[in-house]
Amino acid sequence: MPLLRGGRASAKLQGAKPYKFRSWWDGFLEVDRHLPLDQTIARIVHTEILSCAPETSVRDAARRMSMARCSSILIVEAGRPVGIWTERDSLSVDLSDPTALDRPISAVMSAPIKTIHQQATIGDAGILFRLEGVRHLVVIDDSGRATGIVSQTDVIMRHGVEHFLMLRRVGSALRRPMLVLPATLSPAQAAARLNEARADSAIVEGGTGGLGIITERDIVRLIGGTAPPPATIDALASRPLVTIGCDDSLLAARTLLEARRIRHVGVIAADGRLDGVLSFSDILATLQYEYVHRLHEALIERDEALLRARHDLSVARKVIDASLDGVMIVNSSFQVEFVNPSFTHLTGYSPEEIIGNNPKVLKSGRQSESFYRDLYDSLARFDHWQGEIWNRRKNGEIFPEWLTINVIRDEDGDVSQYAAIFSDISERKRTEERIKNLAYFDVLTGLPNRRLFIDRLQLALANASRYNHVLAVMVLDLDLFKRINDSLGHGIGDQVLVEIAGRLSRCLREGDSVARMGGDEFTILLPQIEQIETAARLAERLLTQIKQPIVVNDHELYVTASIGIAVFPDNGPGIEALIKNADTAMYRAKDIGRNGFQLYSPAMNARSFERLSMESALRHALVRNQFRLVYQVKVDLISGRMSGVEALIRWHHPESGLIPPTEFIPLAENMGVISEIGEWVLREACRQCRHWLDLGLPPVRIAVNVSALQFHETDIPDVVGRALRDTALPPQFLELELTESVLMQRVDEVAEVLRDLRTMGVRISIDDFGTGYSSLSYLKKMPIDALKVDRSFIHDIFNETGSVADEGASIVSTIINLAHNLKLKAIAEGVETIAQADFLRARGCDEVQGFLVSRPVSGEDLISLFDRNLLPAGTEM
Ligand SMILES: Nc1nc2c(ncn2[C@@H]2O[C@H](COP(=O)(O)O[C@H]3[C@@H](O)[C@H](n4cnc5c(=O)[nH]c(N)nc54)O[C@@H]3COP(=O)(O)O)[C@@H](O)[C@H]2O)c(=O)[nH]1
Repeated sequence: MPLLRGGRASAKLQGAKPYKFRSWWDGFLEVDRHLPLDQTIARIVHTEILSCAPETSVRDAARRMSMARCSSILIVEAGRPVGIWTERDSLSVDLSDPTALDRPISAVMSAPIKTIHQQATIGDAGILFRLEGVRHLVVIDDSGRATGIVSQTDVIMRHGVEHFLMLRRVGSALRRPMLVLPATLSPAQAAARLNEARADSAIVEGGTGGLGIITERDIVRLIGGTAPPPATIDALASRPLVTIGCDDSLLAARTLLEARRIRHVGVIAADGRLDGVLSFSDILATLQYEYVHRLHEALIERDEALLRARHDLSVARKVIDASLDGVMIVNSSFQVEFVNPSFTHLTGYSPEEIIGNNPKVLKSGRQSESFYRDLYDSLARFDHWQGEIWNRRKNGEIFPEWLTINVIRDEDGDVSQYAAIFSDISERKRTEERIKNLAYFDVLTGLPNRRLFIDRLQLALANASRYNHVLAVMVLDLDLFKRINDSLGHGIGDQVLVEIAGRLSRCLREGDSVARMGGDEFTILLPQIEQIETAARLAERLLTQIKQPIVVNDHELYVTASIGIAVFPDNGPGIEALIKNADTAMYRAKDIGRNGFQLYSPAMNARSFERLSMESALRHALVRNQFRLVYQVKVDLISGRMSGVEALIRWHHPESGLIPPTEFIPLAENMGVISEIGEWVLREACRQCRHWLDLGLPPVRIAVNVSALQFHETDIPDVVGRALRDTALPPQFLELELTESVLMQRVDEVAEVLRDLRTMGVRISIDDFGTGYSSLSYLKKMPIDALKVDRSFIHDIFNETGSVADEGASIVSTIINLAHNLKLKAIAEGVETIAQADFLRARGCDEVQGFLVSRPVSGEDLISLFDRNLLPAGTEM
């Protein structure tokens, strides 16, 4: 059995095409010559081993090698390789000693032999060849048995050397001087010369058939032969000598050697002389450097790749360790193999507690069997599952997580692990819940908002029309709530709204609902009532509850509300109509005095229409020049003379006639046009006052009302400054009347604005004093000049029988004293009777204003009131 037969390369070469320099390439390409270094040597190993027992004679061993055309024989004892004998060793045999050939091969073999495990890589074999300085390695299995042989030739020649061989000339590979032996030498002499020169071949010259060649293999054949050895090597030499050109490529030489199945070829120089002998081992030696270099590079590459892989692994590990997501690796037997620190943080389980356990300890019990069935089904079909799942922490707490599971498969496609990555989404869930709440609930009061109310109303309407129920919708609006906001600030206003919301909720039956529609407006749904009176009774109850005092931050507040009620089916077929009609009824309740409720009647629509058309007309009133000012005098209670005038606006509507400010000022505030109107009033009043001065009338101060909204939304000192400049009115003739509510918001800012106005020379008085929620400490801070006692207090000085009402009288006295204590003037407004004027004078009030002296009149009519005693006869001067 040939030692080198049976490998893939050899098998292909058996069918190689006849030698032709240009055609070998095709066949050559079919050979799997280029094997990567990390492939196992199994790809190139020769499994058919030529072997013999240790006692085999040298002659027999050589004969078997010769027959098998094999360069070595393995000596095996009890199945284990113990040594090797090669062609090179044959040169050491003393051919002149007839007993030398009968010695046991174990006496001349090389031992111990170098082995390599069959799982080693081609790269490993390459390293071993270099380290051990051998050309053959015996391949062994786990039990140490020889399973094949691998030669250095196999490794090098299958390692993609073609490109290199093609570029090298044959001449460059000639390493040793050629050994030339005369044909007359005996074989023993020739063997000795070969051994001495460490040559594996020699040229034989001077013989009968021209130049010939003998090689180590001829010596082996001689040893193993049965015929007596020839007298000279002339008969032993192979002829004719196969040759190749010195300038041919090594690749061509290799192809030639393989095609002829020879291992030596003569090299012919350019001048036709024989230049040397090129052997297969010369080609190998040439490749040696290249091979070692490549091997070195490959090893460096492998080390770098290993380093890179280690680095990548360590980076991946760092990323996993630092990840905020929990990571858990579970093996195919459902045992936890790995968890990262976030896993421990999120679940409470340390690696020691969870590794080796089944991950079902995390189960919350919230998920159904079908949920898990779907999950495993997805893993089986798509190697992946992602979704939301409830799990349990070690402390028993259940939490929602966003979980991704990926199946990890091995090279054979079997499931090796499951990688689970999850994050705690409790916060996200809470946010979602909050968003849902924001969408359907009012943030301040926690009541349903408009959207939820509409949803509920829609549902209730569907039920009511299906089962012929009567349904009621109420719209509830707090009366004068703006005053609380304006005077005490929005913080207190908010607390009032929360309290009202609670009171409303507590009044309702189960199934009824209350919603906050925005601002101070609430709606109530009674989805099923027996009769309209039920809604009316509830409205009364609500009003009673609302008007109970509310204590907020030491303030005792009294709030009332107006309620409108519309019922289905009488007052509207659907949502829009019902709410609109309840709204109209609510406005009606306000119009007729507030703190009450109204059931909707179609006649109310006319009123609602009126409101709309008034809004539209008000928008155009200024440009259409429909506003006028009237003036009401203030009188000094000591002299009886005019001490000032107050400018009051009137709207001359082309169709509706004169509209009082109580009707359109709140509307203008709501519509956002109050500042424009206010500026017009200011300029017109200044213009009028300047006109009186120009007429030579005694100088008089003119007071202008500034609404709280106008004060806060415009730069009042700037507006006033421009008005004074444009009309050339000296500032000391202007007074601004502000309500208490102005003083109660943004106190420091307001005080600064007032100081600016005072610095300009403008006077400030507080209008309607006593109706708001002024705090004395604030009042002290404010640069003001006068307090105007609200006319409701003046009205209450006397009772219906004309005698002094203790409470009313003392309130007025207190306000007058307060003003004087703060070094302010006290002015009484709404004075209608001589008794009131006398009372006020007796209490030290400085000035009065009211119908007793004069109703508001036009600027022209006012001229007649200048420079005379205006107090009617009968008042005690
Ligand atoms: N922001 C602005 N507000 C203004 C302006 N003009 C008026 N107003 C405010 O409108 C409210 C009602 O004003 P009006 O209908 O003009 O009534 C004033 C007087 O006519 C009325 N008055 C005067 N004397 C008597 C009386 O003896 N009895 C009685 N029943 N009413 C009387 O009082 C009103 C003046 O009040 P006041 O301003 O508080 O001094 C009113 O609040 C006006 O402030 C404006 O241009 N801008």
